[in-house]
Amino acid sequence: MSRKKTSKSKGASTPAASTLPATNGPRPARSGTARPGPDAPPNGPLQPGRPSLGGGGDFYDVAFKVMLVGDSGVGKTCLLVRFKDGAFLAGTFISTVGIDFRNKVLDVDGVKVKLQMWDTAGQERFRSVTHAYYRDAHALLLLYDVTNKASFDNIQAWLAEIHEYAQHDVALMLLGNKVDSAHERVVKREDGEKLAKEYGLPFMETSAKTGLNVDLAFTAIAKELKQRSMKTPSEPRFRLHDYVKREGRGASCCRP
Ligand SMILES: Nc1nc2c(ncn2[C@@H]2O[C@H](COP(=O)(O)OP(=O)(O)OP(=O)(O)O)[C@@H](O)[C@H]2O)c(=O)[nH]1
Ligand SMILES: [Mg+2]
Repeated sequence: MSRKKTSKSKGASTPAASTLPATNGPRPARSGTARPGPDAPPNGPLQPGRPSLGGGGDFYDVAFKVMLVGDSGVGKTCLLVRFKDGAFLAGTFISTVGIDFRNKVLDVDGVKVKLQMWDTAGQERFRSVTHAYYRDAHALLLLYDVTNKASFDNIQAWLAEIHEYAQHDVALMLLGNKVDSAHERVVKREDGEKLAKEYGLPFMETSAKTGLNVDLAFTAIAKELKQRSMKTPSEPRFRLHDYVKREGRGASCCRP
């Protein structure tokens, strides 16, 4: 297996028309993310074992694309920043424009797994931009906000969209974010669990603010994708559902 290098570049696409109902009003745009930069990765699949990006960075063995989707304001960018940089973006909410990406290389059982993580705009007006990226995603993290009922109610519409645009075997996980906001919670954990069970999805509650279950969500996806691409006959099958159930922490526990 060859060693590759990652880029730390960022990219984006132009806004376009939408297909799903908006759940949040217009917001200020995150500057500098509206058009693809010179280092933007191609909108094609990252083939495990093939270099896809130029530039310096960490070595890796296999690479996968992971997309974060869900309504505007549910915390996709914050979750990504928490995972990538270990920080929380508090203060003014700056809505993502089009699409943005970040890379991180994880060590999964001795294998360097590069996750190229696509942070999509939840706003309705960018929806057709993100449609173009679904096809190449190996995994999708579908988020709702436990303090926003509409974002939970929209999960079924998101699943319909995923069904229409993503690969049929895409790895998918449902995340209920912002569980640190206990007083504002309007979506019970059991409701998330019930919906996840209905659709056969692994489920966790997370907090980009405290870091609860954030690393776990990305690590679980990395393990699943690595297993799918490199499984040897002797290796026991990795079960994403079981892993997430076993390792996930409850919202009452505020340790990252
Ligand atoms: N309390 C709390 N606030 C959060 C959490 N995650 C995000 N937020 C806040 O929620 C707001 C929206 O977060 P973003 O990450 O920008 O939301 P987004 O899903 O990327 O939104 P779009 O880019 O418009 O799709 C910001 O004000 C964040 O500070 C969390 O886990 N807990
Ligand atoms: Mg965002």
